[in-house]
Amino acid sequence: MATQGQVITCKAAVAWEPNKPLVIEDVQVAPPQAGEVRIKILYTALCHTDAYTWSGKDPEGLFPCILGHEAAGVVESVGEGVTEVQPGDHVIPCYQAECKECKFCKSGKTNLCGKVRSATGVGVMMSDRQSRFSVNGKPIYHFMGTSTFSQYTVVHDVSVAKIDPSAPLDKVCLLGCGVPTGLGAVWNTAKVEAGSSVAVFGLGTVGLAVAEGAKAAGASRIIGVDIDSKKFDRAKDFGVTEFVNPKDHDKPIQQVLVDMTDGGVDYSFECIGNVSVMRAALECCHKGWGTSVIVGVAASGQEISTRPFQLVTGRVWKGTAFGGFKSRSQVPWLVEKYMKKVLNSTNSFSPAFLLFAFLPISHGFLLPKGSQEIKVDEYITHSLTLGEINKAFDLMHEGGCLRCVLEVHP
Ligand SMILES: NC(=O)c1ccc[n+]([C@@H]2O[C@H](COP(=O)([O-])OP(=O)(O)OC[C@H]3O[C@@H](n4cnc5c(N)ncnc54)[C@H](O)[C@@H]3O)[C@@H](O)[C@H]2O)c1
Ligand SMILES: N[C@@H](CCC(=O)N[C@@H](CSCO)C(=O)NCC(=O)O)C(=O)O
Ligand SMILES: [Zn+2]
Ligand SMILES: [Zn+2]
Repeated sequence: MATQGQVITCKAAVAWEPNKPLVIEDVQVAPPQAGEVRIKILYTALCHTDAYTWSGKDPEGLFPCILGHEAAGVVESVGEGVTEVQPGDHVIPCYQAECKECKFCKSGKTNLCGKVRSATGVGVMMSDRQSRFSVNGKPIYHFMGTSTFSQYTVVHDVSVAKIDPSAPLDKVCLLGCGVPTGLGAVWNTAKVEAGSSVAVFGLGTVGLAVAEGAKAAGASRIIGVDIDSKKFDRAKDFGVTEFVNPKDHDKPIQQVLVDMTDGGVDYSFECIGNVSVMRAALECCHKGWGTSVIVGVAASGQEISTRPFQLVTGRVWKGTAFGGFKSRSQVPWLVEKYMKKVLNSTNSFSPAFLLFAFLPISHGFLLPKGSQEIKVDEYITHSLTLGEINKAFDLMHEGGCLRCVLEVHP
């Protein structure tokens, strides 16, 4: 490869300061060092967590930085000792690493990994605590260990999922964050059972993926809660069966839901990042067993509260990161599930069917009946180029936008 071992100069969107428009710069990207992978990013989507860090409210936000964490691309080169991927492999960068060796990875209790988190939280690479990005000699911080708003990025090898090369990268880039987070919150974190009642607070991409996951799990009622009633029509396609707009009620929203469900829902999911709504989501759960999962990311300084009596009387409060999915092991499997949907939409019966039917077992866990396929295209409402990234951030704040995918090398 001509670029292997060389510094690559390419375009990237740099966040120089919180809340100031991103600037497309010529960025120098250093070669990967031992245990690192340089990726040519082909498509990246925007997630609300990018906007959150850009806003300056993320205690881990460092500037200048290159944001972005929901993307797909091709390996350009690898550093010494990297064995699991090679140049040309199609990959999804994973902000939640999976080293398979640390105490988190080996616990069998969590998808969090401790191997590189101390570096990714401060915008550098683990080996030398330096950045691989610079603009005219000035270092630019990494973000979430991914920094995908760049034509090339460098990530740790434990943060790369190798995927089926036939998967369309302009679609499966979404499997880097929002969609798996919602599905996994239901399947891995809450473990919703068939017949359950579910409340979803916030009907953006993450909330809709929760609804999709709950439908696949066989939930009997999926109640969508949003302050924007325009969200309701689209949400039906993702499995939401009933809608509540808190603005239409004088009572607290938790009381509205308790009244609707004979004492409360079995499961609730907060997919907004609002601590008052997190409280409501807990308190709308049924006494004795209701479980509430926090998915939304709240700003620095925000804290959750409730009467301890809510927990004493059997409600459970949980949270989820990346939906509890183990990134390197399970992102390729999510891609396969999406590809099954693509195949099925072109062939009424495919021999691949049997293979896919057994994949959940071969991957060590069982999926709810009916969840063999997952939506991805349906979450993509806009497509732009990297150069239009500021417009893409503006779109995020409009009700009609779920995910906007940027073509990084137009
Ligand atoms: N835990 C994780 O691993 C993880 C992963 C991805 C995203 N997130 C977080 O999940 C959250 C949702 O992400 P998204 O991309 O779906 O966001 P989004 O902005 O598209 O969706 C949020 C929805 O909440 C609605 N809303 C806002 N205030 C409300 C209120 N008071 N009551 C009811 N509805 C309200 C909005 O109208 C919108 O439809 C964000 O906080 C994001 O940072 C967390
Ligand atoms: N720096 C932030 C962390 C926010 C946060 O919780 N991030 C989620 C992923 S959001 C993706 O859109 C996460 O995975 N958390 C676990 C981790 O970061 O290790 C803050 O401090 O608020
Ligand atoms: Zn995200
Ligand atoms: Zn680990």
